[in-house]
Amino acid sequence: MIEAYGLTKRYGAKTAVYNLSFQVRPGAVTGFLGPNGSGKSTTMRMILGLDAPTSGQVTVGGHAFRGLPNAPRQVGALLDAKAVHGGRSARNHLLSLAQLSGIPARRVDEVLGVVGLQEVGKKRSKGFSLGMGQRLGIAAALLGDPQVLLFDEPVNGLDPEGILWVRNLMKRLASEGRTVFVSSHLMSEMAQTAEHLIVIGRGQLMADMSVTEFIARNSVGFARVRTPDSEPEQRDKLVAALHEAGGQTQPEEDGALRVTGLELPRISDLAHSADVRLWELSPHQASLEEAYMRLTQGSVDYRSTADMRTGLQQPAGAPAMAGAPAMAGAPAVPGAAPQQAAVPGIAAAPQMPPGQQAAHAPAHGAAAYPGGPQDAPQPGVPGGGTLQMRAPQPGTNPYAADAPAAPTAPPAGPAAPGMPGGATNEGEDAR
Ligand SMILES: Nc1ncnc2c1ncn2[C@@H]1O[C@H](COP(=O)(O)OP(=O)(O)OP(=O)(O)O)[C@@H](O)[C@H]1O
Repeated sequence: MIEAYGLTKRYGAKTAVYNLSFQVRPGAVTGFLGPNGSGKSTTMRMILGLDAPTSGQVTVGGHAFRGLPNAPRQVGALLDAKAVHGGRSARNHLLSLAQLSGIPARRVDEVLGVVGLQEVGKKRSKGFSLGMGQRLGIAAALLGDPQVLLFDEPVNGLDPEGILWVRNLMKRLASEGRTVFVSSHLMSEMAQTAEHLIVIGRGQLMADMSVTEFIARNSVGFARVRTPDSEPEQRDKLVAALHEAGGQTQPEEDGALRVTGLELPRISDLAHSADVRLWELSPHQASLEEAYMRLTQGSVDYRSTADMRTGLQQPAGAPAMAGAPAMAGAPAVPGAAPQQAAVPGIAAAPQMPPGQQAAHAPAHGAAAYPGGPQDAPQPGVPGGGTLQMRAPQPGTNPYAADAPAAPTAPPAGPAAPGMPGGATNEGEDAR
């Protein structure tokens, strides 16, 4: 079990994670979701002792990671599949990790088999495809046969066959009673892999519940209505009548209208009264992906200008995004040298060069919970698998005032081999 209480991480003026409390239980895959830059990797690094929390704490099996006896046999993680010594063969890479942790060499061949790399075990990993690299990272995570597994974006760049393989592996590991915590920003993927979800936005907890509950609470129904294509005035008349009756409409790509706020029979009656002929009137359920987008749209740090122009990801009724400060580029890491994993499976993420920190996107004000009543903040206790939509607390929320992030201090050096992190404060964090 992984337990976090009031976990907060600040990098200078930048709050990456704020007051996060959750539990990750054994026997299920728990998906860790959030938009880019929402703090997933930072949280995972804190779990693994690679970053020290500014406040709060996180434990694995009741111990802080660094206090875990024989950590590599208890916790395995894939943080960055590229963090391997490319000149080494896959087998030698795993062997060196195994030796560091007193894991027998035969286990290396076992995990190579589990991930399907036995044929290429003697090949240098620098020639590996993205998918092979991911498999090697997963093999490293499995090396100590740990009860707790963390995977940061394990399906990144994988082809459909690879994605299916990872999905099945995660489920199998969980069915063996292990704790499996998987981050992603792909709701659709998580919906098929995870039983439980923890969703964060701008470092704060937005939802902690089962996938089933998430779907039930966040998928909003709507009606699709279509008037004759050749008579646009019919459509205009209908839109006016629907708006007057309190409905909301949104054009669909194929010329239909998406109507919310009105029941189907009411829409039909209104069309009839307005003397508008309908080609289609059908009930629909928003996809889980859309539900997730709606939940997190107020906390998305990076948006394309095209998305802003078209209003995509724009909360209904929210002020226009026009004039919003441009998004800084996603945190690129050109030239960052991959670092050797500190313990089996725990690969330190590449450093973020100074000055490349993303500027803090504008606070979207009240739009943090934009999806309607179901998104309204509710009081709740941490964990427990119950719905927890958290509103930032007034006065204490670091995102309320949208101060631009101060330049960050230069990142610290790599983690000492054999020691995950070694950080005692934010300046010493191993990245
Ligand atoms: N060492 C650091 N120094 C300064 N800021 C940092 C550092 N590490 C992370 N951040 C910032 O903290 C925020 C959270 O980053 P993090 O990498 O944890 O997000 P994420 O959810 O994993 O994103 P992604 O999905 O893009 O991988 C981001 O705004 C990021 O720029």
